[in-house]
Formats: sequence, structure tokens, C-alpha cells
Amino acid sequence: MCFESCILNTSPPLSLSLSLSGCCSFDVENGLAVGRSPLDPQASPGSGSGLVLQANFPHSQRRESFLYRSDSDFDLSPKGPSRNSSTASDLHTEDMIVTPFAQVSPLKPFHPTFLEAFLPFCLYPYHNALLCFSGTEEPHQQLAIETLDELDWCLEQLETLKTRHSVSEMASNKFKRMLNRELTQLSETSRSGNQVSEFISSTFLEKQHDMDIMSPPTKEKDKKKRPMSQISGVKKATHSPSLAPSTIPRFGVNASQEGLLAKELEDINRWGIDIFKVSEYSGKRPLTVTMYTVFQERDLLKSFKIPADTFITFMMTLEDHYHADVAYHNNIHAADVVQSTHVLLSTPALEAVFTDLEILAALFASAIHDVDHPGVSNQFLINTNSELALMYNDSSVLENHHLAVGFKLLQEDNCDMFQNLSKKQRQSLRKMVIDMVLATDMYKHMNLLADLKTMVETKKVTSLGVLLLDNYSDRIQVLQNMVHCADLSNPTKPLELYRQWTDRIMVEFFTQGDRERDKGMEVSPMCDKHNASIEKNQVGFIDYIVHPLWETWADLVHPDAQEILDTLEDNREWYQSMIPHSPSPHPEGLGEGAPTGEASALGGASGSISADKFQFELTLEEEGESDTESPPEEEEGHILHSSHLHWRETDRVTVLIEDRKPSF
Ligand SMILES: Nc1ncnc2c1ncn2[C@@H]1O[C@H](COP(=O)(O)O)[C@@H](O)[C@H]1O
Ligand SMILES: [Mg+2]
Ligand SMILES: [Zn+2]
Ligand SMILES: [Zn+2]
Repeated sequence: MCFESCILNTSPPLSLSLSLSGCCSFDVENGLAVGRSPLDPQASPGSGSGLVLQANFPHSQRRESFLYRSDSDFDLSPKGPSRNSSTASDLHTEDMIVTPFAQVSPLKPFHPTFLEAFLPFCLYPYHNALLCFSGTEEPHQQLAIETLDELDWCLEQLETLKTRHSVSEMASNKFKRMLNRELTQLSETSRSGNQVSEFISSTFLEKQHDMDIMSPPTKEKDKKKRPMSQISGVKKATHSPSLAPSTIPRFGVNASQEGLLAKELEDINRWGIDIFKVSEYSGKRPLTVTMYTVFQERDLLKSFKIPADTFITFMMTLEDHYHADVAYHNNIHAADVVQSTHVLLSTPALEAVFTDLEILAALFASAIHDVDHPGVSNQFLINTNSELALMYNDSSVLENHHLAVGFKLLQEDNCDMFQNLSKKQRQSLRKMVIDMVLATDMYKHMNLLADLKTMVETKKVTSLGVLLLDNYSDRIQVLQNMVHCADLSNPTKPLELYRQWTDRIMVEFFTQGDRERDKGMEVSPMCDKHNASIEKNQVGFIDYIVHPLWETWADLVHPDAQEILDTLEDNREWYQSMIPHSPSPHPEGLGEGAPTGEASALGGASGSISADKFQFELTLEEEGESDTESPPEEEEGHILHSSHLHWRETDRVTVLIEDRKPSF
């Protein structure tokens, strides 16, 4: 049976479209896909003052992420396999709802309505009576009885669903389980597949707490040297606290190449501004000039009575607290996230949705979200018993630190850009900023995504056609996801920019890997410069993390983000095409048993380190500084003088990699 596209119109203020079919099997916490509700043609945003529960799922021609695959081990239907017996054509895969709450939540209010409207021969009061005739009934009666059973089952599930588990937990558990299954398969394909799988699960899935995991013994020198009485990393201010308002340059700083900078900043409202050029032309002040330009564009200095000199002093101080010697998590990344958030805030589907205070909070959160990042992961900080991990009890260590530093810097001389906000505004802004920056902890990725997906599948739109977000929880959820999307946006940018980000993150990962090796620790996934599958990792990163996230964001703001999805797909294809398919000569340096035909670190086994492949100059320096105390180690047939990888930004010139013979 298949009651397809049964459109129900309740009287205003609420209308809803509901598809029930024989193939409609309900997921509840275990997550069996059901038919998505088709758009109710009579429930257009303009048709009345009411809200529309809008199931708007536009991407039927687009390749869908793994979230739309079957969660097969958990595909439990209320009555066993017969409910799944419909043909593939009944499955409406393009209209699939995948989050448990969205699957059952719209049913409850419509149970009686459905019966009245569509089964007049089977009005609700006769339900029980009909059941008594189940041996002799006409086909339509049989149909009615089965349908009632289904509805009853759904309602039962709905009750338990609401009481036993939080909606968000159910969806995220389902997605985590599905991702785990994907990663298990990936890890079985090859050694590099295993490496990519390890990277994804160690970065984006919270570790299961395994009680017998031992942390490495604390070395004397690692031990806490001073009480944690203050926030570490806050340096003495280097900027004149008294920038005269009249002397503020056009972009807030004395730009080295103001004309060129002006040209670049014309793209401030566009996805894909060349933030590296903004950095270069501003004399390495991308964060300050980007924030200043965005704040002027949005008139935020006026709206919140922020003195321009205070704003600039704060921004330069903040920018100075990003580490210039960290390849990825530096001021350029912060500027990139600010500019990306700025563009996402202007998406038409969110027009006039957020208040100026929320916009201020989102931009400020983006600006501070990685400040004082040391270039190593939370797990590294935990494994090395760092002071930061002690301070924050191993949870969201870096994100807590970024927040603490960001807010602390407001207290420096002439840095309090929020001085003219009311107490209530300050409190509210602080709460939002904390919620947003903590949500940039990648361990929270699946929870965020699951909530966003549930929101999309139960999406409410106002009569004006924009999203209806009528409570703090929904509003902050969209803002958290927005900043998270901006943070994970480099694969959606023009390829030339994306490749630079990939190069940078790999340099940072390898630097961490070197430190881990030096300390005798296990090298983290994707951090071993001698054995990393860069291209394959980008494909995995897109397939399992970036695409599912952006696909969901694109559904939320449909059709605003279609171009972004197109670029993402193109970039994924590019990296896919860069994975070598035929066995290439054994990359020198990879020991026996090394995967053949796998891309290796620094583009090695891809067959070339092309002139523009790596845009840093990588040098290995002799020991003599900082924390590299271990003796020279024998590595891959040559001596590595226990050293660390240094990088220096260059003008996109050829890479110089000492200590590493080109592997082509
Ligand atoms: N292009 C990338 N390849 C691999 N991993 C990436 C890439 N871009 C970002 N990432 C990961 O995501 C987090 C982003 O969060 P932050 O707040 O910026 O740290 C980053 O650490 C990488 O693990
Ligand atoms: Mg971060
Ligand atoms: Zn970041
Ligand atoms: Zn070496």
C-alpha cells in the first residue's frame, strides 16, 4: 500500500504536508529512512499569516552525503520486514527525512485529521470495531486497519521518543554510528584509508572514555611551574592605547599597499575573497582590516557606539595574540572565518532574522575563535599534560582558552570595544560568544550537525519566507552552525585558496607530528610527514565531514548556498583526481610495506612536488633551541638531526624542503 503524498491541510495557523506510504518506516532512535514530506503546494509562505512546517529538500540531482544511506543494522520497522517490502521506486530517496525526531514528530497532531480526511469509511470511533472484522473486510478496510496500526505504532514511538532520550542525542547517536560504519569500511580498504579514517575519527568524534588508557609519565620539565592563577598567553600590549580617532587610516591600519588592499576588500561581501592577498597588502594585518571593513559595512561601530580607536587597538592586540609562526591557525585563518561568517550572515534566507547584537556576537566570536592557538590539537595538549589541559580539565581545552584570552584582552588599555553596551547587552553577548566558540570544538561536530539536520527537517518559515527562529536555543544553534561552517569552509572556496589552506594545515600537522616523535609519543593520524595521504585525506574530510555539514546548511538556507556546494564538489573531484591510481615508484623514505600508489606527505607519491604545490619554505634546522632535546635519530636511512619543521610564508614560490629527498 502506498498513500503517497497525502496532503493534509489543517486550518490555519498551521499546515503541514504528510506523506504516508507502505514504504514509510519509522526510525525513532534507530534511524530508518522514511519518505520525506513533499512540499505542500497550498502551504506556500505567502498563503496566510501562519507558520509552515516546510519540508523543503531541494537537492534531488545532487549527490547526497552518507547521512542519507541506510542505517541498516538499525532499520527496525514496527512490524518487521513486510513493511520494507516496497520497491526501490517507492523509496523517494530524494525526499528522505533522516533525523528521528523529524520522522515522527509531525504525525501526532494529525492522527484524527488524517482519518477524517482520507479514510471516511474508517472514522476514528470505529477503529476498534473495524479491527474486529479483520477476517472479512473489503480491501479498503484492510488498508484502513493497517494504516491505523501504523499510526498507532508511530504515536507510541513518539511518546517514548520524547521521554526517554533527548531529540538531539538520538540524531547524533545515529549519525555517529553511521559515520563509524563508513570509517570502518574505509579503514579496511588500504593503509592510507585507515590513516584517513583514524584522522576523521580522532578529530571529529569524541573519544570513548577507556578507563585503562594511561597518560604518558609526566616529565619533570612538563610539570606545572606556577599556579594557574592567570590566563596564560596574554602578552603586554604593544599598541599605543591612544590612537587619535582623527588619525585612523582608511582600513584601520597603515596598509603597506593600500590601493591593492582596497581592490581586494571590494570583495568583502563575496564568498572566496583572497584573504591571503588581504594579509599581504595590509602588512600582515588581515584580521584587523577585515573586521574594520565588515564593521563599517554593517555600521556596527555606530550602532554600538564603539570608538574607532578602541576598536582598532583591541583588534591589533587580538591579532598579535595569533601566532605568526603557526601555519594554519593564525590571523589569516581568523580573518577568513570572520569574512566567511559575514557572508553567511547576509544569506537571503536569514535576512533580518538576527539582531545587531547577535551579528556583533557572531563576528566577535569568529575573530577570537582560535586566538593564541599553539598549533597543536586538544589531544596533544591532553597527552602532554599541558598546563592548558590541566586548567580546563581536558574538555574543549583550546576553545576555552581562546575564549578566556579573547575576553581578557578586552580589559587591556583602550581595548574594551563593548564599553558602551548596556549591562544586559554585554551579558547576552558574552553568553552567545561563549556558546559559539565552544561549538568550534570539532568533537562537537556530530552533535551540531544532528541538531541542524533535525531543525532543517522540521523547518519553520515565516510568512515572509525567512526562517522562523523564535527561541534562544534555535537562534544560537543556527549561529553556532554558521561559525562552524565558516570554520570548515576552506574546501568550499576557490581551489587556489583551498589548496593553500590544505598546505598550511598539513605543515601544522607535520610540525605536531615531529614534536610527538621527538617526545617518543605515538604520531597522531595525518601528522606523520613521512607517511601521510594528503589528497586522500582531503577527499575523506570532504565526504565525511564538510559535505554532510554544508549540504545540511544548504538545505537550511535553500537555495542560497548552491554555488558553494558546487565548488565543494568540484574541489573534491580535483583532490580525488590527484590521488594516484597506479603504483608509483616507491617513494624514497617510505620503508618496506609502505603503500604503493598512495599519495604521501608533501605531495611525494603523487609524483611531483610542483612549483606551486607547497607554498611554504620548509627548512629543518639544527637543534639548539626550544623543546627538541632528544638525540639525533636515525630515520629512513638518513640522520634527522632532531629538529623541527619551520615554515615561512613566501610569495607562492617553490618549496624548499631540506632533509626530505623529493620522492619522485
Ligand atoms: N583542509 C583541511 N584538511 C584537514 N582538516 C582540516 C582542514 N581544514 C580544517 N580542518 C580540521 O578542522 C579543524 C578546524 O577547526 P579549528 O577551530 O580551525 O581548529 C582543524 O583543526 C582541522 O582539524
Ligand atoms: Mg579552534
Ligand atoms: Zn578555526
Ligand atoms: Zn629525515
